[in-house]
Amino acid sequence: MGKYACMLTGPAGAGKSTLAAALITHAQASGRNVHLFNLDPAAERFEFAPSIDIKELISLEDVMTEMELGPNGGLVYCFEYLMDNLDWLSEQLSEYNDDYLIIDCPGQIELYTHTSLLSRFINTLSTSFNYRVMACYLLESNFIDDVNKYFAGTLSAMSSMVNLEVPMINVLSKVDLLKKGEAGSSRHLIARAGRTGKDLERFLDPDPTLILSEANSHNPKFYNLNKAIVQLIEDFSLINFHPLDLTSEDSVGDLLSHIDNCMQYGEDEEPKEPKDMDMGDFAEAEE
Ligand SMILES: Nc1nc2c(ncn2[C@@H]2O[C@H](COP(=O)(O)OP(=O)(O)OP(=O)(O)O)[C@@H](O)[C@H]2O)c(=O)[nH]1
Ligand SMILES: [Mg+2]
Repeated sequence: MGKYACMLTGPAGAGKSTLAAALITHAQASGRNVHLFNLDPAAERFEFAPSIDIKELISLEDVMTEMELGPNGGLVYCFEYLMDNLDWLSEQLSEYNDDYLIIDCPGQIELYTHTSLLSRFINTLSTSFNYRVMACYLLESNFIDDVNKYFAGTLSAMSSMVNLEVPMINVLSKVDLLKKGEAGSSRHLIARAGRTGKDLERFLDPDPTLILSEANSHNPKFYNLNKAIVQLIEDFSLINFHPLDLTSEDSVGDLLSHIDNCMQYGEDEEPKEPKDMDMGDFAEAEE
């Protein structure tokens, strides 16, 4: 079996740690060996005890106290320290050679958009440790509440895709809140586009004309900017969102299948040779 790593990325509070626990529960229920790697040096509590934890190497709290750094400078220090201590990483990873890692990342958006820290880490995982790596970029469902937030969220997702240089699935998290109508003042972007919550799917793979007309009615002064952003979203045809409803086991399973496909999970498994099958298998096949 190959080695697989799924990075859970996205802004603070997007639901990365909650999703990590849901994916692991789901995978373990189907008998898979999936482990949590906590890459957030500030994480405080876990639903699942991580198998690998950056806090055993360095914690943000200690760095901030000892180095007198703020939270962002401290995080940069922690990642640089990790990259200077690859022996530690190697030792930790060696215990899970044939396993599938879910890597829960910190929520500082700078990590994904304008520093090379996470891309260096990913590069090390894939080139030095031979992992197949992909990332999920989570955005909360209230990002489709308002066209300005939608632009900001979509641009941050694009920026991460370009910066991290790995296959990426954009996930719209906390869709259960949309269903309850709690994701902010409303679903007015969907409603004004003549849609209902039921055909949310169409919005997740957005129609540029409708988004542009919505943006122009919000910000008529920025007509050219709106047009340029919508054009960018259209050209970047990879931007669509996978809805995630953690209250539904099917939704978690569906996302896990997408993640598996993205990394071609299982492709390295040896096909079962007829001699490996016992007579019972043949009897079943003949029934
Ligand atoms: N309703 C709802 N709440 C959720 C969902 N996922 C996460 N939450 C809540 O959102 C809050 C933040 O969730 P976390 O999983 O800690 O988010 P995170 O992205 O790991 O946050 P950071 O580690 O701070 O970046 C918590 O209060 C969760 O209970 C979801 O699918 N639906
Ligand atoms: Mg978290």
